[in-house]
Amino acid sequence: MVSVAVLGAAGGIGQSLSLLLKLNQAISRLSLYDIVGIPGVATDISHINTNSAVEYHIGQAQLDAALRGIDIVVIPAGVPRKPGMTRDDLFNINASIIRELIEAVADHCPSALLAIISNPVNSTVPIAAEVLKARGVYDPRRLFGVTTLDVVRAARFVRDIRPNIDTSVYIPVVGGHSGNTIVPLLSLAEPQLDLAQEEIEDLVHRIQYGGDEVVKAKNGAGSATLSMAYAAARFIESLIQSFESDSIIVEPALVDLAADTQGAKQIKTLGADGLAFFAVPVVLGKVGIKRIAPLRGEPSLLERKGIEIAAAALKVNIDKGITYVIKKS
Ligand SMILES: NC(=O)C1=CN([C@@H]2O[C@H](COP(=O)(O)OP(=O)(O)OC[C@H]3O[C@@H](n4cnc5c(N)ncnc54)[C@H](O)[C@@H]3O)[C@@H](O)[C@H]2O)C=CC1
Ligand SMILES: O=C([O-])CC(=O)C(=O)O
Repeated sequence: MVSVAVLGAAGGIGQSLSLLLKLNQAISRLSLYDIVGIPGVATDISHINTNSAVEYHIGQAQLDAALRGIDIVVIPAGVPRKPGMTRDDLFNINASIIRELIEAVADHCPSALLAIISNPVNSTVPIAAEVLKARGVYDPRRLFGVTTLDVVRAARFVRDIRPNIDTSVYIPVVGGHSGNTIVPLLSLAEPQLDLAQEEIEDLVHRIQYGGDEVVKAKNGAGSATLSMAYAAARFIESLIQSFESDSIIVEPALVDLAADTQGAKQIKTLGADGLAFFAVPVVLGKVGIKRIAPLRGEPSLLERKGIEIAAAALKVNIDKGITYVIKKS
């Protein structure tokens, strides 16, 4: 039985994600934390007749109680985009939120698995790593930036143009989680796709800017929450399964490549050399990342070019996150 904490549980993603996690019978303790609004959300969810006991904690003074004894911490705390903003525009507010929350994780549940949803993921994950390093409790195998939504979108968008493709189609997406740092590898889809060049270009663009589609449609009321909650619940379910079974469970995530230096070699030779973090499919195990899953085949020329472009932009985002923590300490 597993204990999960959601930090930012009263928000758009947090509420839907908490509901989906309440339906997961493998979870025995669901700890919901926010700085506002959490008593109502948690009390409501707690009436659902599934295994987990729901508890709530409000405000920084209760963060220790929210985290003590927790196996998996998932963080959707922070502000979302409005039309016209990039994810990087969220940096100033969300960087300090992530820093504060990860400091508490380091103090109260340092061996928990950590799944970070808050944007800009390309920077918040390096921030988390630096904070954990500064407190002497960093294990790169336990830290994940949640990029599942990119893979979920890729699989759905391809079906929008090829309705007969099975829902289990898998399209690897590597790089980061913003605009051109998102690199879908359509040429490595399983099963293989038969797409015209124009369809490939349109699909790549749609997957890269899927988040903007939602931001525009919500017209000032935020960004993706329901599809993100679905994606995060799937990711947490995979983490839980990896605790409990020996079968091979693969999920994409933005990870520290130091988690598997051997496995990172293939990724680096594709144009990601010099990068500490990259979104890749990873094999999950009992302590988090077991290894980086090798890509099954060579990406196309266009995709290799995409990886190079992504790497340059991602490096700027990573360095910004690292510098933020170093400057503050
Ligand atoms: N990784 C991904 O694929 C995606 C990431 N996101 C990101 O997720 C984040 C959350 O989005 P929404 O749920 O739509 O936002 P929201 O504004 O609806 O909810 C955010 C929640 O965080 C809480 N919060 C703020 N400061 C906090 C703190 N110090 N400690 C704990 N909780 C705190 C707020 O009270 C609020 O309940 C945003 O940064 C958004 O950009 C959104 C969609 C996809
Ligand atoms: O677009 C945003 O700001 C939220 C997000 O990360 C996504 O939907 O992929």
